[in-house]
Amino acid sequence: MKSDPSSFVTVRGLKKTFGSYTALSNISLAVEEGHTLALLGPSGCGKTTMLRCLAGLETADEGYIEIAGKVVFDSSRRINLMPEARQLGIVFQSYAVWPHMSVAENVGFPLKVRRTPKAELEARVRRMLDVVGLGAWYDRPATQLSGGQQQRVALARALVHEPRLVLFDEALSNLDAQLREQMRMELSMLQDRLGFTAIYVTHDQSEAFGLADRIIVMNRGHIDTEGAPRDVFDRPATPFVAQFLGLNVHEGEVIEVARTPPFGAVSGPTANWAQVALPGGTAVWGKLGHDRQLKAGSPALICVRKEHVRIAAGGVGGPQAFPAVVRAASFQGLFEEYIVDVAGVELRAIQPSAGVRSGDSVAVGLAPEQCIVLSRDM
Ligand SMILES: Nc1ncnc2c1ncn2[C@@H]1O[C@H](COP(=O)(O)OP(=O)(O)OP(=O)(O)O)[C@@H](O)[C@H]1O
Repeated sequence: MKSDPSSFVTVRGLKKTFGSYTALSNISLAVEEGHTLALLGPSGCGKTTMLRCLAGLETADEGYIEIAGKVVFDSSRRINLMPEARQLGIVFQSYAVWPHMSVAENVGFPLKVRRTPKAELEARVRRMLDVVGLGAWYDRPATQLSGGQQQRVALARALVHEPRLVLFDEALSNLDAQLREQMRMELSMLQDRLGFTAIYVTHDQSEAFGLADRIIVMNRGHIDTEGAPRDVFDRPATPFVAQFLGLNVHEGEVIEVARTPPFGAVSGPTANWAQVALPGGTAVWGKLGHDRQLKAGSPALICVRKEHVRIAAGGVGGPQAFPAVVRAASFQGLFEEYIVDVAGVELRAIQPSAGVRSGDSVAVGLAPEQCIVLSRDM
């Protein structure tokens, strides 16, 4: 089986079962050298299993994995390299920092098992501790470190043998929000500096969007969606992704499909539009997603981001406005979150304060170009 010469990691047809449960079914992916792929998805979708198969900590039932031009797993040829032979670094959520060792011993461990001469080992550990900002902690017991510092030790340990591929398993999830943000920035800078390729497993969409060049969204052991972060974010391609990313998703029936919409919104050369009737009779125009097969009578979903649902007490303007009642309003700091009822359909909205309260009558504006129409049956 030949792989694409431009890809640094190639996975083909990976399958993994646990008894009768299929944790991974026919996964294929490729990552270019120096790039970051995020595997994003809800708990139990198979992200960690995928990472463990890449690392050699789990053996897939079927498939092919190539890393840096070397076949590390091929079920058809019974190739299955041990984790140590795969030349990668792993950073786990739990840090896995050994409490009985000093910071330097923790970081130097991968070099020790590779029998690196002492002087070289020490020099590399010092260099790596400087890189992660822990140079002053060399001799200190690892237990004296805070959670964020321990995660840095884990990172230094994963990078010290200069792996060309680093796997991150929910690596920042245990850190508090501020530290997570900071580490995310530092990771990006570190990657630019050291040039490793990364695969990053997370259930946190902002982490995935913030770190990755490419995103794979997984659902029940399958790849649901793959794309550039901005495309996945701006135009969720499937109902699953739309729901996972927290959009409002409502089911209805297509009334009509049009090449140019009656309200004259800006449309690209290939934009197709559909008007969808929601339960309660509200009819919403939106842009067709990838499925261009929809026609009048097709079951369809209208998907709209919370920040694209505009609400105002007086009127919202725009071509598509509906009367609604505020069901809940909650102050969130930078913005307020609202639940509004549009003829029996509940929509969530976030925006700077609209100055309205629960029970108020409002107008809801849904710009047609910000509403995505997907086939229900994707
Ligand atoms: N060793 C195992 N034995 C049996 N089932 C397993 C084993 N490891 C994982 N599974 C099952 O495989 C599925 C995928 O698990 P996995 O840990 O890969 O999911 P995940 O997407 O990483 O979720 P999380 O974010 O919660 O870790 C789950 O249903 C899990 O229960």
